Amino acid sequence: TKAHDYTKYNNWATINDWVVSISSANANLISRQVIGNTYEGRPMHLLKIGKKTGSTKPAVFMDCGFHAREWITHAFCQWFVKEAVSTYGSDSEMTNLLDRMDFFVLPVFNIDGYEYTWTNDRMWRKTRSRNSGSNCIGTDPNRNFDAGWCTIGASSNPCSETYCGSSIESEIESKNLANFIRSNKSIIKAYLTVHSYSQLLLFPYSYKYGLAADHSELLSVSQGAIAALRSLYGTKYTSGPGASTIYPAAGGSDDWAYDLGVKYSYTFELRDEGRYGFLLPESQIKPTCEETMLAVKYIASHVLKNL
Ligand SMILES: NCCCCC[C@@H](C[SeH])C(=O)O
Ligand SMILES: [Zn+2]
Ligand SMILES: [Zn+2]
Ligand SMILES: [Zn+2]
Repeated sequence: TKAHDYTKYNNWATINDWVVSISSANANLISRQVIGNTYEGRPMHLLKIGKKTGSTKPAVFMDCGFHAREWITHAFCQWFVKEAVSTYGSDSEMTNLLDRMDFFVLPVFNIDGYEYTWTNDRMWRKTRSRNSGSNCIGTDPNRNFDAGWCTIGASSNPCSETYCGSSIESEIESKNLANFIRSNKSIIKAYLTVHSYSQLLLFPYSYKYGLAADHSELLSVSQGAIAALRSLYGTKYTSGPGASTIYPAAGGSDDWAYDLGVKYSYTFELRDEGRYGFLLPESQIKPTCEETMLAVKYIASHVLKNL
């Protein structure tokens, strides 16, 4: 497999090797587990990053690569892990976060789809599961969760890019993620799911226009987070509830996590605003990841202050 490079897009084989090497090389801060396999049988590796204290710590859960073509997101999760271990001990904010919390990082949620974008179709979005009775393949995993499932902004047509699936958590990938979060919901205080593109920081709800109970706090934290992001290179984000800020979309993992009780639930839409879209040049990986680090740290620090 090709050598891993944080400033390039790495294929899954390279990422998979990286998961093993970075966790082995930083056993004091990183542990690795598999939360299940994908439809095509690839292991979904989850990294847990934080100082090992022997006792359970509150945690932030972050996933990347829900949608296969959103390559900058896979790059960000790798960048986050690298930054965490390389700035622990030097960056006071990161050190404090890792001493008192854990970060669960799922670098690639939709592995089958990601592989497919490398081998066949760079613009693939969905999973690669076979739909009975149709020649069309895949479900939109971000319409597949138990949150107003398939009521709005989703399609029951397997050929649609926003196909909600044959049932709630029909995708094994969704089931694996949901099972992990359900089993750990008492410690998971924040859920961050990283997508691209549009430069948005979204929070519940997308399955309805009604405001979340924690709307004002979620809004103010999102405003602080995008201000932190903007402080580095001036990149402008917009934040707000999904339904009114981007479009109504039921079945999302963020809405589901929020209704499960994970209060700080956010969807990131990273760079850019459409010039390159999903084909963001590798030259923008570093700046995109560095600025996004500031937003993630802002949210995590707020969570820590409000435990
Ligand atoms: N849970 C819905 C959050 C808002 C939509 C996010 C975008 C990311 Se590509 C989508 O899933 O269409
Ligand atoms: Zn997406
Ligand atoms: Zn998107
Ligand atoms: Zn850095």
